[in-house]
Amino acid sequence: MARIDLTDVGHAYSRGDGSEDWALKPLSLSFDSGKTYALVGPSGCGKTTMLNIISGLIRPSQGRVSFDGVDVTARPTRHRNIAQVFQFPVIYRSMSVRDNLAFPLECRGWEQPRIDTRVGSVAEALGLSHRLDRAARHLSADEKQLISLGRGLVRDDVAAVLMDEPLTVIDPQLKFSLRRKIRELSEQFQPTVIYVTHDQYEAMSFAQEVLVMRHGRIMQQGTPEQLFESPRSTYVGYFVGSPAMNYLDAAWDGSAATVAGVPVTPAWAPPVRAGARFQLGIRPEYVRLVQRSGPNTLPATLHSVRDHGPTRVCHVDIGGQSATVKVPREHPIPSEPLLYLEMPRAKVLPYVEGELAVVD
Ligand SMILES: Nc1ncnc2c1ncn2[C@@H]1O[C@H](COP(=O)(O)OP(=O)(O)OP(=O)(O)O)[C@@H](O)[C@H]1O
Repeated sequence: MARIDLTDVGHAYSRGDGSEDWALKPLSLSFDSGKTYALVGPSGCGKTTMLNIISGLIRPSQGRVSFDGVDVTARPTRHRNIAQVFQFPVIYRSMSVRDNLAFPLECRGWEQPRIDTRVGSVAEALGLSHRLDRAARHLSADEKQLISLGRGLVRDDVAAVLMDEPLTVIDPQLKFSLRRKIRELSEQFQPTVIYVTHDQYEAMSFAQEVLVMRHGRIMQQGTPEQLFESPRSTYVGYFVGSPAMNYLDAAWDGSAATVAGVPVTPAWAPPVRAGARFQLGIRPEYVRLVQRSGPNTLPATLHSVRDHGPTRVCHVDIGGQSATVKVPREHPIPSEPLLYLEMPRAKVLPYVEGELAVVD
C-alpha cells in the first residue's frame, strides 16, 4: 500500500465556450499508507474529480500526484496499480464467485495455493464462503457489489483501493451490514482506502479520516471525532451530525457573550472584530433540558418533539432563534412549553463570520 501525495493539484474542466471552471481548486494533501479516508460533500463539490485524479482517469490541470514519492502524474490508470470499486458492480457474470475473486491474482501470476488462501480469507470476511462455486450472475445486486469490493481488496500489492459511492445501489436495509463488512475488511487487510460519498453518516462510520469538501476545496480534514467535536466552520458543523450543530447569533462586548440578552460563557474568549457576525455553536447532543435557570442556561419555548427511536429531538425557540436538543429516550421531557437549556461551557464554541474563532 502506498502513501499518496497531491502537491498543488487543481483541475478545471474546459467549458464549450472556451472558459474554465475549477472543479478542484489547487491544494496539497497526503493520504497515509494503510489508512481509510472518506471524501464527503454535496453533489458537485469535486469528490469524483479528486478520486479520478488519483486513479489517473483525469490528468490534473496543474500539480503533481505521487505514490510513495514516485511521480505518477503522467501515468495512465493501468500503470498505477490501484483497485477501483464503482457505484455499480463490475464482475464477470459467467465466472464463479471464486474465479471472480481469483482473476486479479491470476493476472499477476500468483501461485495457485497462495490464490486459494487469499480468496478463502477474503470470501470469509465478505460472508461469501458458501457461494464460492455459484455463477456470479445468479447473485443478488448486493452480493455482486460484495464481489466487486472483494476484487478490490483481494490483492495485497495495490497502491490504494478507490471507492466511488459503492453503496448507492444497495438496499438501505443492507447498507449497514455492508458498511460494517467494508470496515472489517479494511481493518483486516489494511489497504489505503479512499472512499467517496455524499452521505456524512457513511463517511463518519467508515473512515479513520474524513475530508469535508465544498466548491472544490477541503473545508476540514480530521477524524470523525474531531469533525464532531470541533468543526472549523459553520459549514462543517451543519454538514456533519444529525441534527446539525446549533448556531445561535450572539453579542460579544469584549469580555462576555449574550444570546437574546442572556449571558452564555463560551469555551474560550474569542477575538471578535467590530461588526463581524458572532455565533455560538453547540451540538444538540450536549444541550440539556432543565427546569430552572442556572449558569449557562437559556430560557426557551418547546415547539415540537420528534421521535427517533433511541433518542428524541426537541425543536425549541430561543428569543426568535431555532435550535434542536437531542434527548436520550429515558430522559423525561418537561410538560411545560417554557423551559431552560443548559449549555456546558466546554461545549459552547465561538464562531466569527462562520469560522471557529481561534485564539492566537
Ligand atoms: N467532464 C466534465 N466536464 C465539465 N464539467 C464537469 C465534468 N465532470 C464534472 N464536472 C463539474 O465539476 C464539478 C465537480 O464535479 P464532481 O463530479 O467532481 O463532483 P462530485 O462532488 O463528485 O459530485 P457528484 O456527487 O454529483 O458526483 C461539478 O460542477 C461538475 O458539474
